[in-house]
Amino acid sequence: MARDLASKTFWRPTGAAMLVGMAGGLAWLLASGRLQPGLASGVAALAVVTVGVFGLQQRRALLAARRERAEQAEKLRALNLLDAISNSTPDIIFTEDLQGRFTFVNQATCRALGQPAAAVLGREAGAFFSNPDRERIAALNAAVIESGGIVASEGEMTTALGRRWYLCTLGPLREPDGRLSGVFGVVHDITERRRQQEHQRQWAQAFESTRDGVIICDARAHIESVNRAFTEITGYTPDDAIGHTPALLHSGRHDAAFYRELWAGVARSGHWRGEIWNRRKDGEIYPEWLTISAVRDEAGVVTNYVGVFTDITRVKRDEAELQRLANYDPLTELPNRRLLHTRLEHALARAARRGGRLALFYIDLDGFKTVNDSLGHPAGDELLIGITRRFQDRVRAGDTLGRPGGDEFLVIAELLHGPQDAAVLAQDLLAAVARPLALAGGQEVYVTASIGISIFPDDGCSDATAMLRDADAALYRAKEQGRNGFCFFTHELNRQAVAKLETEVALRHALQRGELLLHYQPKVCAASGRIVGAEALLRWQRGDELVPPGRFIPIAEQSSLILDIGAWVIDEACAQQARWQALGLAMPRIAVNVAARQFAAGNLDTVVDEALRRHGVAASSLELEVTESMLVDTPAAGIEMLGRLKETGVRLSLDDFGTGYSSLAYLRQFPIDALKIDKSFVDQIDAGPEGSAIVDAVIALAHRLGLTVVAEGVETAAQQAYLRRQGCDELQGFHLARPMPAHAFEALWAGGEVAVG
Ligand SMILES: Nc1nc2c(ncn2[C@@H]2O[C@H](COP(=O)(O)O[C@H]3[C@@H](O)[C@H](n4cnc5c(=O)[nH]c(N)nc54)O[C@@H]3COP(=O)(O)O)[C@@H](O)[C@H]2O)c(=O)[nH]1
Repeated sequence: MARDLASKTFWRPTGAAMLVGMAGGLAWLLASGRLQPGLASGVAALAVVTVGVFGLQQRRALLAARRERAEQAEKLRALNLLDAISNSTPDIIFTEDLQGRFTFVNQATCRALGQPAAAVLGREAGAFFSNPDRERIAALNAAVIESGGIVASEGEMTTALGRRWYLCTLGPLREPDGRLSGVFGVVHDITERRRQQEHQRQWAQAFESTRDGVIICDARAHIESVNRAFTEITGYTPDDAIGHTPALLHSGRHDAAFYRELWAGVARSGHWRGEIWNRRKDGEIYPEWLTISAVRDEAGVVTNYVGVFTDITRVKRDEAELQRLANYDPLTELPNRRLLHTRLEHALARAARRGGRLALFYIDLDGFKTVNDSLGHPAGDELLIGITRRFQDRVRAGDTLGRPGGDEFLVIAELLHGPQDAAVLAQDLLAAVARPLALAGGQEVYVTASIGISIFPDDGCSDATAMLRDADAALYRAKEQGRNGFCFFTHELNRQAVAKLETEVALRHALQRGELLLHYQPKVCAASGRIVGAEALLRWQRGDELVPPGRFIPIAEQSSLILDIGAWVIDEACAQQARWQALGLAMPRIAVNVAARQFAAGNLDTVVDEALRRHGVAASSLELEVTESMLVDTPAAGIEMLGRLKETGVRLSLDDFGTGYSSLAYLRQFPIDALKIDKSFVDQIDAGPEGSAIVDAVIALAHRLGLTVVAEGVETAAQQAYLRRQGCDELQGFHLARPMPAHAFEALWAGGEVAVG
């Protein structure tokens, strides 16, 4: 350009030079003001000034415009930047005017309001919310406007995104002169954080409030924290425990191998669970149920171990108590039936392994019921405890003494030398029982025992149930043999035991199926030969076989079955009497046999009374035959029952007289009508005067007591003649007539009398 000016008389800046000049500023203006040769210097100067002034103004305007454009561009850039920033944040950012109308919203705001910016701008923020959120927003705005400062608040609000937690920070917007022009807001969604905080709070609460003890250890198993329950259970405070390893609690009850296995389990599967004995701070050892879990980070590296445990002292105690109740007899504290069974099984297995010999003693006290009934249950209990102590003194340490129930005891004993050991111990046990026992009340009681013995392997049974069954069968035999003795099991006993069981089952069905029936045997007036009555004798029609009572009554007598059968007999006898009466057969009386258990049950009078009423027969036409043995054990109770029966009006006779241990002193007190001379005495009549002596005495005694005397089992004419001569009142026996069915009896009855020799 300098070259251009020097070479030309007049220079006009070209468009390009002008732009350059404009860019050059004042330097350009001076450079363009050179004089031109053909013009007065003043004009030239003016022109230069004019041009110069014009150029200056233009230049200023240009500069201002340029600055404004730059500022606009800067503002735009800043706005774009702000826009980009505000839209890239998940935070809600907005501004409002003083009326609460949105003047700016970012995209997060639009998302939260569920509306595009165009629908939001210019509208009041409160319009997008309902109460109480709307009131909260208004209150926040008001607080900012009032305070002119920043207001922050956390709270839950419902937006288009649902019910969420927000941290709202609102502040004032000011004009350059400081005037408040609006409010800006930055709202951060803290829902996730709150959730985590809540989660942590809940965990912390659970950690502290759980009744389980919790220990958190670092990766080296050093305790980092413990909860309150830990302190309550162990007695160690956090200060006592933190920094130590859980070995602090070791009880000494587990060996090193136990702990090695425990940690190996944790390493293997990430956890270990089990029962462990630990020691409290006060030294007490207690059981706990412990779960240890390894906590790993994302890389799988163990960062912590968490131990959670429950003090199971009480559970253990309760368990032990339950075990005791389930396995021990509370009165004697001896093993009960259940535990005895288990012990017997174990003992059998041991004996089988070692080739040893084992004896099972089934002991039943004779006469215990008498003590119980006469002196009361406390006395019975005392007797059982006393006998227990005596047995305990005699049973070896390795053997088992137990009480399966009632007045029964069991002893499981190893026989070191052979079956003879069992006999020695049985005698020892019998002797222990037989000694008089003084009760606290001052009474002295005498009881004996019967013992059944089965021996393994000699008796051939190899399981506990069979061995118990065999010992029971032997016990039954011991009782049959007269009590206060013992009996070994034999295979014959076994066969009988099985048959007995089968019969009992079949007998129950027999009653239900109507297989029982009565036969009748006449009782005849010795003098006239007239039939004066009949004895009803039970029979069981088992298929084709007519089973005599001797084969099933004893079995029925061992259970309550005899009560049902006995009641049926009484009922059927009354029913038959009614049928005969209806036929016009005036049968003076029918006698029925009463079983001991039936007599002892205590309601025989009611059973009789009901049967009489049911069939409308006179009490005097029914006779009950009781035996002496029923009255021996408890004479007082027997006399009382006889009295009640007598009150019903039935006739009573004492059967099998002379065979039992009856006391003649009592005989006077029994309200009976007749005595029956047992067949065994009648049999001896044929043996001459010595043999008939008892028969003579009984007849005389009965008559002195004003009783009718009946001879049973009369099988010969000689017996019949003798008895008649001696003044015996009534006769019964095969010589006169055998027991027969009711219809046969009717035919005999129609004849009026049987042959009297
Ligand atoms: N509790 C109940 N016991 C009953 C009942 N029915 C019978 N019994 C008792 O069963 C035992 C056996 O009775 P059974 O086989 O019927 O024998 C009776 C007669 O048949 C038999 N008897 C009669 N005369 C003679 C004879 O000359 N010779 C001979 N060998 N036996 C004869 O005696 C039995 C009757 O005896 P008893 O009762 O003592 O009068 C027996 O003990 C019955 O008591 C019942 O319903 N309930």
